Amino acid sequence: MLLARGMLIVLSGPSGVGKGTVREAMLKESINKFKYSVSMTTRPMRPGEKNGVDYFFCSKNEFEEKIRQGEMLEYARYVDNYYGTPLRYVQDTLASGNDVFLEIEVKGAMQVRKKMPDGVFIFLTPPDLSSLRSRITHRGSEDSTTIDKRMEKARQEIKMMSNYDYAVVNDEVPKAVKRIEQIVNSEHLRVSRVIDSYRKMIGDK
Ligand SMILES: Nc1nc2c(ncn2[C@@H]2O[C@H](COP(=O)(O)OP(=O)(O)O)[C@@H](O)[C@H]2O)c(=O)[nH]1
Ligand SMILES: Nc1ncnc2c1ncn2[C@@H]1O[C@H](COP(=O)(O)OP(=O)(O)O)[C@@H](O)[C@H]1O
Repeated sequence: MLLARGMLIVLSGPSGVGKGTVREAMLKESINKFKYSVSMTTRPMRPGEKNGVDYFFCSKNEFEEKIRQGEMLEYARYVDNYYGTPLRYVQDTLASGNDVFLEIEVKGAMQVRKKMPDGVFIFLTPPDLSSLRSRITHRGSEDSTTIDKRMEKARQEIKMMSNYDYAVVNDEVPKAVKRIEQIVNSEHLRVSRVIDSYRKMIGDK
């Protein structure tokens, strides 16, 4: 059996574009078995969210302590709160041969890109900005000032798309899921990923 290291998949995109929705659909439906890395955040819990499932919710002090201890793969401040990826889970899961799925904003994704350049970086885009605003508004989790802040942030984030490997339009969730699956499947076949498994067999050092 070929025991390969797992692949890191990073999904970013503006607030409200549908990252959470697409991620959930992928984890449920995909034939690829991803392990979702649960992030840590200082933002308040939304109704229906669960600690340890949607996020690890913590205080600002606790978060800053994790940063000091070097326990975060990356972190960023986003609209007045900290968000970050615990390092240990990502390391252990990749080492056990499973793919890891991160859903994070752009500044964090760029930190990951520096540390783990062989990850696959995917940017999820809205069909246009007005559908983005209506998705955030319909979700109903933010007041109008926060929505304005998130729309401004979205414009800045979309500018960062050029730092990603792939852009996927989330016009309809099942289509976006399919596009991401195609990307992941092709990335698994990159010779640079496969070749290590063959080196021993062919006696190449
Ligand atoms: N850098 C970084 N960003 C994160 C992390 N977890 C979530 N985010 C991003 O933080 C932003 C705000 O997340 P959230 O408050 O849950 O709002 P929502 O994604 O718009 O529903 C989104 O762009 C998330 O993708 C993380 O661990 N690190
Ligand atoms: N393709 C889509 N078409 C229409 N609405 C969508 C689509 N994808 C997601 N949504 C809706 O948009 C809102 C924001 O989605 P969410 O997954 O919370 O976004 P994000 O995690 O990027 O902030 C939710 O109400 C969700 O049901």
